[in-house]
Amino acid sequence: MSSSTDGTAAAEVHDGRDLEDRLWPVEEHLADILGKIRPLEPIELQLLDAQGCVLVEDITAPAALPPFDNSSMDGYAVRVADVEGATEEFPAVLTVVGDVAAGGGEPPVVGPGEAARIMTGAPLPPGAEAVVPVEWTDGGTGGGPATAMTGPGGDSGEVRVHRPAGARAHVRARGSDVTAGDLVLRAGTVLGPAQIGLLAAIGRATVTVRPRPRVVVMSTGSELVPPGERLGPGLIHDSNSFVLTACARDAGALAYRVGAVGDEPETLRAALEDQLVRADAVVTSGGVSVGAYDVVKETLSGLTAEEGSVAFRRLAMQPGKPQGFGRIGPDRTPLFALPGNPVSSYVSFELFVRPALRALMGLEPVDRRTVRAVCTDGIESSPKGRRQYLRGRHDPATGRVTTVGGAGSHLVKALAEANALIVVPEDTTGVEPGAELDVVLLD
Ligand SMILES: Nc1nc2c(c(=O)[nH]1)N[C@H]1C(S)=C(S)[C@@H](COP(=O)(O)OP(=O)(O)OC[C@H]3O[C@@H](n4cnc5c(N)ncnc54)[C@H](O)[C@@H]3O)O[C@H]1N2
Ligand code: MOO
Repeated sequence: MSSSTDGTAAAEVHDGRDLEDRLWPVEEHLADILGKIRPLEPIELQLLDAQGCVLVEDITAPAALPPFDNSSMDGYAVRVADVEGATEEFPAVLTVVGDVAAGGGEPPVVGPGEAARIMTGAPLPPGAEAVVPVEWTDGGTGGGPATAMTGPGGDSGEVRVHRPAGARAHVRARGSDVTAGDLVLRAGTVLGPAQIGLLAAIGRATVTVRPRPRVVVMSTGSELVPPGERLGPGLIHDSNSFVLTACARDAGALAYRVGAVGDEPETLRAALEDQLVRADAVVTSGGVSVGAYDVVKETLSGLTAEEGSVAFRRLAMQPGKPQGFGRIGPDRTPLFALPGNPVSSYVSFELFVRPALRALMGLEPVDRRTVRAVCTDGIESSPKGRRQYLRGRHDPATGRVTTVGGAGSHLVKALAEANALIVVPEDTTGVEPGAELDVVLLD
């Protein structure tokens, strides 16, 4: 395999003679992809299936929240005049007329000189104007201040109240959270846990959202063996299909990993045909450079107009120079043919596939966050004319970044230590320690 710093050939400079051979700027490739991606059609999903998705409808509340006046404390529902001036020494002595439990049936009516035991969340019973917490009473025991309610038998007898309570004290008013007809969530909201909770609270069981894209991930290469199996001579474990599936999930997609496909065009064709029915996007790795067995390029360069089209190009970046993108099959499903070198496929996913998946879901922004950071170490030999994405560790506290590993696109251990990509511009071939650079944050 040739290394990443190849490419000083004349064809790398776009001089107008050979458009196919020019190096595509990273932004141009991304713009081409995003220009061909349409957000997925909205569907109605059960609440928990809609987590992380973008709402496409305005949601109004059909009824008030809370739906009724209710107690915010475990205690006694009382009339204000009955507890006026009450102290521990001179308590208000009230007759307990029953219990009001959350979700309970018909509540007792609280008349003058009476109280009803009430639990947090239970409706304020008729006649009552306030709630005194059980800690402000003797809890019906005839002793000192209570720390908790007694058992079920405490729904009768007497209670001594030690403190007064103003009107509506410890009462959560009907509609104090949401009034009927309120716009509670706007179209465009991303549904996180709190939004899903609100939808459930107002009684919505389903919502209309842009769904998560179903992404089929396929690696290619006859040298690939699944992890867990023994390696023979010249074989390596398939790691790309795992990292890309994990990346797709991380981007919000439902990802299906297809085991490695060999280097035969017929096998790849058959696998793609099989998988297309369940894919909103397909991601392949490997087989896109200029080798004798570059199956993806060979198979997908020659599609008929009916089958779709995939363009293979060389980008002005390192790693990730050879790339394919197109749309295939009856639904013109987007297909990303990423280079096989492990770091190249990962970086390509981050820069091109992740934004596309977010665009399919209607999520914004589509790009990872980029910040300026001081690079503590020097960088030598960044390829001229290509934007280099080096792996780095970024410390948000100091705003500094340090390279991890080198530029080699086979260095998976360093990739696993990185939390950022350090961007060395196309026209820069070396950077002094302490220089400020763009850094793409990966977490
Ligand atoms: N003569 C040239 N050779 C190469 C060029 C070039 O311009 N001229 N470009 C190099 C660059 S840059 C890249 S990137 C790679 C891309 O190659 P392919 O996409 O065809 O990938 P493969 O040849 O299939 O594999 C490359 C490398 O990665 C390993 N690999 C592949 N798949 C997996 C996987 N699923 N898990 C782990 N590792 C994988 C594979 O064994 C190779 O070592 O081409 C350069 N060559
Ligand atoms: O440099 Mo390749 O472009 O290793 O991805």
